Amino acid sequence: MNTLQAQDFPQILECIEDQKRMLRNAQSYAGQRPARKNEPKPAVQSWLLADLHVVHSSALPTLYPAILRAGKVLFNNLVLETHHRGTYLLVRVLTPQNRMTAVMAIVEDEKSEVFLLQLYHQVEMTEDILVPGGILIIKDPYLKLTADGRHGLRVDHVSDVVFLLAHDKRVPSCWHSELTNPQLKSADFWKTKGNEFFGQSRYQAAVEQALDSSPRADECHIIKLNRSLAFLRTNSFDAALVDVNSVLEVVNGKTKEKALFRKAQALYSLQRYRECCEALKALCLDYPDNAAAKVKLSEAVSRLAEQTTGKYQFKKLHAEAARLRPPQLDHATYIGPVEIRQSGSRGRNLFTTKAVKTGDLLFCEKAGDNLLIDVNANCFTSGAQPELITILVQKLYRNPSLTSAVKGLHCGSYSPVQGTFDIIDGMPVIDSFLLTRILLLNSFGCKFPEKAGALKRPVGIDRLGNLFPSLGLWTFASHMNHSCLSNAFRSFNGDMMIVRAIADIPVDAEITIQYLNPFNPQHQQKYIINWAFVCDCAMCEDDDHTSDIVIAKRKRLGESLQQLLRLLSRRGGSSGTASIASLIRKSSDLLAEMEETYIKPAEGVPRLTLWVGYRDFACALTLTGAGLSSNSQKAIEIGLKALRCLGFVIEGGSLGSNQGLVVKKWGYMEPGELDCWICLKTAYDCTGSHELALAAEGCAKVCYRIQLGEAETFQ
Ligand SMILES: C[S@@+](CC[C@H](N)C(=O)[O-])C[C@H]1O[C@@H](n2cnc3c(N)ncnc32)[C@H](O)[C@@H]1O
Repeated sequence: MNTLQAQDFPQILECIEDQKRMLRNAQSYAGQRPARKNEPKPAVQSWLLADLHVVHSSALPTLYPAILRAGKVLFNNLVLETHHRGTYLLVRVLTPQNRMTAVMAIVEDEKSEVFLLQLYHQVEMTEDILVPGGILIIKDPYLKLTADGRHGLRVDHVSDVVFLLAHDKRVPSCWHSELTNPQLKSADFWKTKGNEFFGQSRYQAAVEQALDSSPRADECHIIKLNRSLAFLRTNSFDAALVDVNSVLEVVNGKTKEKALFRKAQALYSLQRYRECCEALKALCLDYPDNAAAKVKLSEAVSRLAEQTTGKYQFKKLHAEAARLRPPQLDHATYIGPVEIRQSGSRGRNLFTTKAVKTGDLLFCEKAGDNLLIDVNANCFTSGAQPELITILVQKLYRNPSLTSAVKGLHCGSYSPVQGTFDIIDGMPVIDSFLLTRILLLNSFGCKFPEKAGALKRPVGIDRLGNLFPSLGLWTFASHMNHSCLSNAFRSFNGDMMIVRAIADIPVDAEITIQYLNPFNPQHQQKYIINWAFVCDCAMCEDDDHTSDIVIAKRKRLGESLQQLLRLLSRRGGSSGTASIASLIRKSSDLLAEMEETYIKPAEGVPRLTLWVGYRDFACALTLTGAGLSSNSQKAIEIGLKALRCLGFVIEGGSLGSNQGLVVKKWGYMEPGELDCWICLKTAYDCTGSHELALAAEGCAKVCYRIQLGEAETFQ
C-alpha cells in the first residue's frame, strides 16, 4: 500500500520485458542436459579473477513451492529448468563466496562435477555462508541457465539448504578432511576455536562442531551459553531461548546470571515483555549488583506498559524517529479496541470491540522488528523490495515462533504447499515466493520526517505520484480492508504505525483505511488492481457516473481559480482594496460554478476538487485579511464551506451567532485539512471571536492527532 506501480515507469516495464524474454529462452531448454561441461580448474580460476562490481537485477523464476522430503541425486542426473522434486544433491564449496543478488560460489558434487551455486535470501552476516570446504545439502535442486549462457543451481527457499558439520554421517568419505582428524575432534578444541573465531567468520560453525564432538555436561552448558550469544547476534532469538532455557535448568552462580540476562534479551527482542520482566525480576533478586539487569528491567517495564495501555511518550518517539536511520524504534505494539474477524467475501478485517470517538487510538503497531527498510539510497520503490523479502525470509527462518503472525496473511491466488512453515530438519519450511506475494499485497510504504522538529506535513500519507521511500510489514494492520471513504487513518512515527478513528464508530463495526490516497479518484482503481477487487464505495460509484466533460470543467475552473488566488496573495500586502474585492468576487463566482457540477450531497460523497478550491481560497483570504476584518469574515465563511465539501457536519461557527462551533460529524480526512482549521482559528482571532478561535484550534488538534498520530507536538 502506498507503493509505486511499475506500469507508471516505462524503463521498469522494459526491464521486466527483458527478464521475461530471458525466462522464456531459458525455459525452451527445459528437460535438456547442460551443453557445456565446466572444467574444474578454469571454473575456479575464472571465479577468483572475475570482476563482480557490476549492477545486477534479479527476477523470480517460475514459482515452485518449498520442498518437504528428499532422496539423493548427482549433478549429472539433473536437467535444465526442471525441479527435481523429492531429491537432494550433496555439494562441497570450492571458492570463497561472492554476494550480489544471491550468495554465490563455485561448488562440486561427489563426482567432481563443478558448477555455480546461487543461494537467494541469505542475509548479510559477519560470517560467510559459503566457505571453501563447506559441505551442503541442496534439496529439490533446480538447474538453471544463467544470463551468460552458463548453468548453475538456484536455491530460492532457505529451508532447501542444509549446512552439514564435518562429522555428519551424510558427508561422503571422499570429502573427509583434516577437520575430521580424530586428534582434532575434542569438544574443548572446538570450544577454543569458537572463542578464537568469535566475531569473525566461522564462529557459529566452530560452536556447532563443539556441540557435535561429545562434550562433557559442564562443557556443554558453557558451549550452549556461548552459542546463545551468537544466536542473539544473528537475530535467532528462538534458538537463543532454547539454549539458555536448557542451561538454566542445571546451572548456578555466574553462568546462571549470564543465562538469565540472555533469556531476557531474547524475550525482549521477541516482544514478549511480560516474560521478559519476570526473567529480569528474578535476575535482580538473585543478583542485586547487576546494574545492566536493572536498566533492562526498567526498559521492559516501559514496553509492557505501552503494550497493555497504549500510552506512549510520543515526543520521545518523534525525537528517536528523527535521529535513527532507518528509524527502527524500541517500542511496543499496542492493540486497542479492535480485533480480527471475518468480513464475508472480503476475507478478514478489523472490527471494533467497543464504540470509539473521532481521534481515538485503535492500535499502534511496530513494524516486525527489522522488517522495515529505508530504500532511499535506491531511489525507487517498486512494491515489495527484494531486501525486505530477504529480511522477512531470514527472520522467520531463524524464529519459527514468529511465523504465526505471517502465516495466514493475504496472498492472493498463490497456493503454498501444505506443510509450509512446518519444522523439518529442525528448521521451518520457508517458501520465499509465498512471502514475496505476502509482501506485495500487505506491505505499506511510508515517509519519515526529514529531521527533528522539521515536521510541517503529515508524513504517513502523500498524494499519488510522490515517493514512499521506505517499506515495511505491519502484520496486524495488514488485516484492514480498503475503502476510499475509510473510517480510520494511518500515520507513522518511525517504524510505528499509528491508526486512529476518523469518525465516531459504533461497536462491531468494520475498520477501513485507504490503501492509496484517492485525492485523484479517477485513478485509484488502476492502482488497486493489484489487490484484485473493485472498490464499491460511494466515491468510486459517483466517479463512475461523472463524465469526463464534468471532470475537465472542474479542472479548468480550478486552474482559473488558482491564477486568481496567486494575484490575491500578491496584492494582500498592497493597498489595492478595490482590486482585492474584485478578485474575491471572481473567485467566489468560479467556485459557485464548480459547485453546480456536483449532484450528490457532500456528506455522502466528498467533493475533493471543490474542497481544494475553497481551502486555498480561505488560506489566501486569511493571508490578505491580516487586519482587515471583512476579509477575515469571508475567510471564515469560505473555510467552513471547504470543510463541508469534505462531508463535515458543523453546527455554528458563523460570526455573531451564539451557537459556538461544534463538529457533529467529521468528514473525509485530507492532508490540507489542518491548514484549513488553522486558517479558521487565525480568522476568528482577527475578528475578535476568541471562543470560536479556541474551538477551531481544538479541531485542529484532533486533526493533527489523527494525521500525525499524536498531539503532544501540536504546539
Ligand atoms: C491486505 S489484504 C486485507 C485483508 C484481507 N481481507 C484478508 O483476509 O487477509 C487485501 C485484500 O483484502 C480484500 N479487500 C480489501 N478491501 C476490499 C474491498 N473494499 N472490497 C473487497 N475486497 C477487499 C482483497 O481481497 C484484497 O486483495
